[in-house]
Amino acid sequence: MQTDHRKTRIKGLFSKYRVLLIFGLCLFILGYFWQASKGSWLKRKISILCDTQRNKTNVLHGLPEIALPRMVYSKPHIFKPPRTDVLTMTPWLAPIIWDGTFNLEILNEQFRQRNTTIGLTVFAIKKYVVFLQRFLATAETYFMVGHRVKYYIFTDRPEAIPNMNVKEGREIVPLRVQNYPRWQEISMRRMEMLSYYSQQRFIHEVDFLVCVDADMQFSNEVGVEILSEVFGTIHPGFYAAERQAFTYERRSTSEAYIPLDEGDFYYCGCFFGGTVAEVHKLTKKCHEAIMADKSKSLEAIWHEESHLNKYFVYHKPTKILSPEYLWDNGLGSPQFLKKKRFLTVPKNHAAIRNKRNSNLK
Ligand SMILES: CC(=O)N[C@H]1[C@@H](OP(=O)(O)OP(=O)(O)OC[C@H]2O[C@@H](n3ccc(=O)[nH]c3=O)[C@H](O)[C@@H]2O)O[C@H](CO)[C@H](O)[C@@H]1O
Ligand SMILES: [Mn+2]
Repeated sequence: MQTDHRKTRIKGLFSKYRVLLIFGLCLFILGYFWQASKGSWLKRKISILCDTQRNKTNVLHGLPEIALPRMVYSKPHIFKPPRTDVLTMTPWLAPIIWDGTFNLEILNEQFRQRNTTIGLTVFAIKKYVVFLQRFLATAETYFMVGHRVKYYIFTDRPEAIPNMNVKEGREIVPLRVQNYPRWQEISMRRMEMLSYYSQQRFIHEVDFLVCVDADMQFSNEVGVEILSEVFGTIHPGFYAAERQAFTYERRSTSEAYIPLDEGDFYYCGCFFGGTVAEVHKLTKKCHEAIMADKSKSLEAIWHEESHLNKYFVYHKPTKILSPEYLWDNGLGSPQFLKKKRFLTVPKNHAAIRNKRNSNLK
């Protein structure tokens, strides 16, 4: 009797709360699927991330992915710009690289993760091989420390390249090229050779190219902070000059012609670079312009430097190196210059460029 009574009570309760029970069950099932879908979406996102990283590594040199370490450093502050004494951004939002504006450790991590290889190109034709020893020795100390580097040395005298031991991950690659009687021609023909080798070789071997003069020495860090699609360097003689004072090519008959009301900076011919594709584009365009001038018996006022400046007016660099990256000790040590990273080596122009004078090798 009592059991029957209990059964009817339970039945009653069940029918009373049936709706609630079914509602609860539905909620539970919905919740389960939502959770499951959330989980698999997350998983999918991570695996996409891993896939691209793996593919990228394969495209580069098949080396394993580097795990992210902790990133501990003082955080950037909206109201505390690191430099207020110099321009750090162009109107087209390309950063201008000054000491204090970047954290090399963060950048090193980024570029190491991508296993970046950098090609440093330098021409040492005829007597300019005398500059190689100092150039390479200082590059070993200061240039792209901790990264993979190939020194591409264009020369007509490969036997004169100093026999140096370079650090692990770095390599000296001699490239035999012809010489020309005039130093101006040698300087200009660099554009032709760089464009040719970029397409034939560099594109398969390195990610970025850094193209510099031989009569130079590194005297402080020059690292991955300079790397970008395409970059140029502000000439130390003109950083504060007005447009009209820039020694751009002003003859309208030349391909390098820049009108008085155009241009941003005066860039030096001795330090530019970028991805291999961008350097190929730049050097090809400059070489073609040099040849077009030649066919009209014209030579731009500062040779390939004039053409480079023209190029940068219409193809803006994505990064700009401050005069820290090209300085001449004859210009003193102004307050704004916190580091002198890349210096010209004083030379006796007549002696080093003159074919007949053999004082310097
Ligand atoms: C610091 C700077 O702004 N340098 C530029 C400047 O003069 P520079 O006086 O610096 O020119 P330069 O004599 O260094 O010649 C440019 C470069 O061409 C190579 N070379 C030249 C002659 C030679 O016999 N063998 C040889 O290998 C070498 O790599 C040398 O560094 O103007 C030149 C064009 O007029 C170039 O644009 C330079 O990049
Ligand atoms: Mn030079």
